[in-house]
Amino acid sequence: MTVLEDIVAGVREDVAARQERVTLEDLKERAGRAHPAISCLGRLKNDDGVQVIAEIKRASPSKGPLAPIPDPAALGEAYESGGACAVSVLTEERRFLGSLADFDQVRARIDIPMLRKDFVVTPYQVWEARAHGADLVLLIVAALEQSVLTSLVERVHSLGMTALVEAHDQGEAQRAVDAGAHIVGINARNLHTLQVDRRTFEEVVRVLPEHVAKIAESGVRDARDVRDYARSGADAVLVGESLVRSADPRAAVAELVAAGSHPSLRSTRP
Ligand SMILES: O=C(O)c1ccccc1NCC(=O)[C@H](O)[C@H](O)COP(=O)(O)O
Repeated sequence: MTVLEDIVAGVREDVAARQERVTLEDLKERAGRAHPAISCLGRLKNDDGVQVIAEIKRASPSKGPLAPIPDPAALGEAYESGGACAVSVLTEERRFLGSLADFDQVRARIDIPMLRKDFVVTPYQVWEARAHGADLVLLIVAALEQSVLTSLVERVHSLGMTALVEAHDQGEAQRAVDAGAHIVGINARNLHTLQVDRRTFEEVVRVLPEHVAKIAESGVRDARDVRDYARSGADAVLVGESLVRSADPRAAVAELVAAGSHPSLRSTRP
């Protein structure tokens, strides 16, 4: 069993347990009362430079525990005040030690778009995302058959949210576009070895059409990595580990935002 298959198997069990407690009808009713989703494409792809999606991530399969994050809302506020374009909250419980309760705490305290970062494989999880006030939902191509991916993208968009569809190679990126994605994340972390290779972005981005927002995911350590991704055509970067490990996450985000909007990049971005 691959790491991804193992994670998804656990997620399916956890979803089944939640469905026992909260029915789909309950979720739909709660989604109807939620604040409408914020439109995200223009916020992520614009002439202001490379945007930063800042992630709340306690642990990961590749690194184990990263940071205890006792107050996710305070971290979300630090990201927002540092200039993040959006906040990603990992809600997977077993390997990333996240939760929808984390998501709720952050949602209550920030106004910028929020990404539900999980291993979404069922429409129930999409409704959950909306019921909890998500604006963006991650869908991982490698975890989904094409017909399921397409129907989940449609479900996300029909609820007013935006799908961030994640690819690891050119074939998956093409599948993301075929499924109707307007925002594609290119993840530099190989799901088999869990190693990060930042060159993945420049290889995969070539197959994406101009209108698609291109997000570079994983392994962003500092301003230099942001500048490199900018030169390769990234519209945004998604950053977890380096921010949650930082002693001053607000300043760390601000530094990445400044790097992404530096005037010297304007002439070099494709
Ligand atoms: O982070 C992992 O180890 C991981 C393992 C298996 C599947 C997904 C994984 N991470 C999810 C992510 O996409 C990252 O959290 C995100 O891109 C941020 O990465 P980083 O800045 O390197 O923490």
